[in-house]
Amino acid sequence: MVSIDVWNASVDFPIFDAKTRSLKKQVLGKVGGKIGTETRVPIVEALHDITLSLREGDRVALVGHNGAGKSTLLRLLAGIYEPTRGAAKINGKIAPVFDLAVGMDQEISGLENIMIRGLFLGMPRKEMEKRVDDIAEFSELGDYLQMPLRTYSTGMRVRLALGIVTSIDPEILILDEGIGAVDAAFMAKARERLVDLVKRSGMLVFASHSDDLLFELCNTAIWMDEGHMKMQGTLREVLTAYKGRDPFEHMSAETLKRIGESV
Ligand SMILES: Nc1ncnc2c1ncn2[C@@H]1O[C@H](COP(=O)(O)OP(=O)(O)OP(=O)(O)O)[C@@H](O)[C@H]1O
Repeated sequence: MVSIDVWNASVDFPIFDAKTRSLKKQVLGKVGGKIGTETRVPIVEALHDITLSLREGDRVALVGHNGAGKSTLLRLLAGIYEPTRGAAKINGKIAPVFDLAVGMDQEISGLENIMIRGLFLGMPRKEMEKRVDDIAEFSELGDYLQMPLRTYSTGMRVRLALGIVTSIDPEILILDEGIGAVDAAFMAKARERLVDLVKRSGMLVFASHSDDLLFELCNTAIWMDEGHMKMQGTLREVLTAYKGRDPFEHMSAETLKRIGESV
């Protein structure tokens, strides 16, 4: 069984190369993080006293303003950051997808990238070999798959990366919103694969500013604010509190139908 438990965890970033006063002046009030200046080195308190328990089947959305701590929390849950205070325990293999471009090598071919990226995301080589054709078909890259990645356009890279990411079988899938930022036409095609991917994964934590995508992939949510967990509940409850209105009010009938809600 996969699980993530976090107890009273905080994550601080010491800023070694900043002049305390000017940094504080520039940043305070503009973004969500808090900067402490009691110490000689200024510290950004990106996460403060987080306690959280996630279990198999959980599909959790992270919402909140820029700088609220969503990406830092994702990295804590992925085991990439250790808590500065408190503790975190992760049971299960993590597939972290923070940026579609990360882990892709410019100098090797698309096909080779499929293998390398798949292994990096925790897939056995044999399984990845079986999925190459499916990824090639989805990405519609044809002969380009034999070419080095540096010859691809941005859109072509996204197609390949999305094809790979949606082909894996993750125990714990940690997604940052970059994945929602691909071109709309291709996203429509990728949507179904993304929904299937989430169904296959044991657990999902997804940070995004796109309500539609959140409703399609998640059922519960956490609202992050200035490094704190401000609210935890159903996705609709949390988004209503965060945005000050019911998210369903502004959704098209088509979207509501897709996410399984009636008008
Ligand atoms: N490596 C770092 N070094 C210093 N400060 C950092 C670092 N990473 C994040 N922070 C700070 O921690 C706070 C939380 O940032 P985080 O990236 O987690 O926010 P976010 O909610 O993901 O924002 P966004 O929606 O803009 O992506 C911010 O104040 C940010 O400036």
